Amino acid sequence: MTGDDVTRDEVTLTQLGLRARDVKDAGGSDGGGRDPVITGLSIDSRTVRPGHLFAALPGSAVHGGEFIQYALRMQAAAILTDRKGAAIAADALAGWDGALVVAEDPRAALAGAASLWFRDQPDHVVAVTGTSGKTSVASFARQIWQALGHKAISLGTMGVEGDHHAKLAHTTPDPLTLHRVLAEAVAAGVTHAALEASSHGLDQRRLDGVRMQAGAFTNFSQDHLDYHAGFDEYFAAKALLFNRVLDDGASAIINIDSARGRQMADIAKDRGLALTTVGRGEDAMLRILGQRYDATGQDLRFSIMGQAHLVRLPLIGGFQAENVLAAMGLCLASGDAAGDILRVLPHVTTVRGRMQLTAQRENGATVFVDYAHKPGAVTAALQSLRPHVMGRIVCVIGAGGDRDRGKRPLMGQAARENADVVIITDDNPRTEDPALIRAAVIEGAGPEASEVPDRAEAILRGVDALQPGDALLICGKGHETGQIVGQDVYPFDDGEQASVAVAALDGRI
Ligand SMILES: CC(=O)N[C@H]1[C@@H](OP(=O)(O)OP(=O)(O)OC[C@H]2O[C@@H](n3ccc(=O)[nH]c3=O)[C@H](O)[C@@H]2O)O[C@H](CO)[C@@H](O)[C@@H]1O[C@H](C)C(=O)N[C@@H](C)C(=O)N[C@H](CCC(=O)O)C(=O)O
Ligand SMILES: Nc1ncnc2c1ncn2[C@@H]1O[C@H](COP(=O)(O)OP(=O)(O)OP(=O)(O)O)[C@@H](O)[C@H]1O
Ligand SMILES: N[C@H](CCC[C@H](N)C(=O)O)C(=O)O
Repeated sequence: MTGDDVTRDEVTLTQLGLRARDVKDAGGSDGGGRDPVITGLSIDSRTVRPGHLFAALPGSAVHGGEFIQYALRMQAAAILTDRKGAAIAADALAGWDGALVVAEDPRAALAGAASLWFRDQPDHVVAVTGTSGKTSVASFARQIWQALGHKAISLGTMGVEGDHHAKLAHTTPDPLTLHRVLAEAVAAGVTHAALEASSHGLDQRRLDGVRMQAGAFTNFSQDHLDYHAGFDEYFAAKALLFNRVLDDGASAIINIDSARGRQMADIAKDRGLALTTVGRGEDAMLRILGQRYDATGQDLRFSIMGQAHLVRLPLIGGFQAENVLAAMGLCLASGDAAGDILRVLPHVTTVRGRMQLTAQRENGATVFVDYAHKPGAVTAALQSLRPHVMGRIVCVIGAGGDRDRGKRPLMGQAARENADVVIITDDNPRTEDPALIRAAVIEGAGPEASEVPDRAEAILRGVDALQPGDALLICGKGHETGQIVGQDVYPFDDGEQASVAVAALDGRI
């Protein structure tokens, strides 16, 4: 991850908002006042080139300070780290005549430097956080903007989509990648960007330095407790969007249907942000009044500041109305008129792998692919599918390895409570024993659930079980096109497997 693919004329350390300090006491050389020209930014010693600034960050596995010696060998011009990093590299730094920047919070300093290095950001940037719905809200906001004639991107789990495209390794990329991509989007003419703000990204200050007009909060339930110490810490990370990252005077669009939502609204109010509330209750400014479901979508009645409207949405799932209204709030905050947004709203389309109808059997039964991979999402997905379906719901589900273990039985339980037939299979086992992951899911799913380790076979069994009027929901992998087993990624696409299964069973292949 480097910033060296952008040519910068004579940018010096101070122009990146950084000052070299006399850090003898931190174990470094006397670099006070040095202001070298910086030729690129790097957060990984393996990508350092001569003249780079190397940010040696405290990591979860290792401190980046361990790699300062390699960055110096590659002739880095400056090192940004904290006291611990400088102490770790004290020997390597002794006698070095480059510039050492010791920051209280090097991640924040790096994000600031990245924003100054890459400079350009779209005029209208908004972000969305919450346990579920980030990708959907960001996509809907981008779709609305594009339909209104703006050049727009959404950026998150699906990469960068819209009027500029890029692959991303993270939902919220590190600041160098993020600022680079935003600058590239501007170069492609993009004026509007909707970003997903993951709790890891907020906690690690990956979004700092992005100028944002508005932020949205969708909902809160269990996830990522392998990373955050508990629910409160997880919530506090999400709250950083509103109490730190958003610009002063920005707008906050907050779903207040839950206690956590109301808590977030209070945080936004305390910060002095312009608050728009979303929800089903009387006090919501963007309020869901009623929904009527059928096989292909829903009719949504809602109000904007008390004025009622009716819109047809080709979207499966009651929660998608909440996501659409959150997106609408973001578009209003970025300057579009309600009347214009209302005109284009019926054109929003399903987000890939989110309650997506991917196949249909000859007997009319349907197959949906969804990205529910946490208990709250599994419950929401299954419950919200129910009113669209006449018959039974069959659910194929597993859980990912090397992630929050506590959520596995809860996901199984959510499937047992909300589906009629449950088939437990593998998701992305990663480096864990898949049998143990399935056992944990089965703990919650109960003895009636069947276990089919091979995901393709599980999908085939699910499709085979479908009678007229039934629906199959394949949970967990959504848009993903690979299955991670150990360190390897095998091609795998739930939608494709479903189509193959339908074709095989209905005698078309
Ligand atoms: C737990 C976590 O978020 N870790 C992220 C973090 O890594 P880290 O700082 O802990 O890395 P580390 O391995 O301890 O290394 C410390 C430092 O040494 C550097 N290093 C390391 C090796 C070397 O040879 N040279 C070197 O300079 C590293 O670049 C790093 O700066 O910073 C790295 C650089 O930005 C990320 O790649 C890495 O993401 C890991 C791979 C990850 O899996 N993250 C996931 C959990 C994540 O961020 N997910 C969220 C949420 C998704 C969702 O909502 O579902 C996301 O936004 O994607
Ligand atoms: N508003 C919502 N309320 C409850 N569940 C939702 C909501 N929106 C989406 N979901 C569920 O969460 C799944 C993931 O949706 P989406 O990708 O939009 O969320 P996300 O926050 O980006 O997820 P992740 O952090 O896992 O990438 C969906 O497939 C659906 O099952
Ligand atoms: N961004 C999420 C995606 C999970 C997707 C699911 N298929 C799994 O592997 O658990 C994570 O990395 O935790």
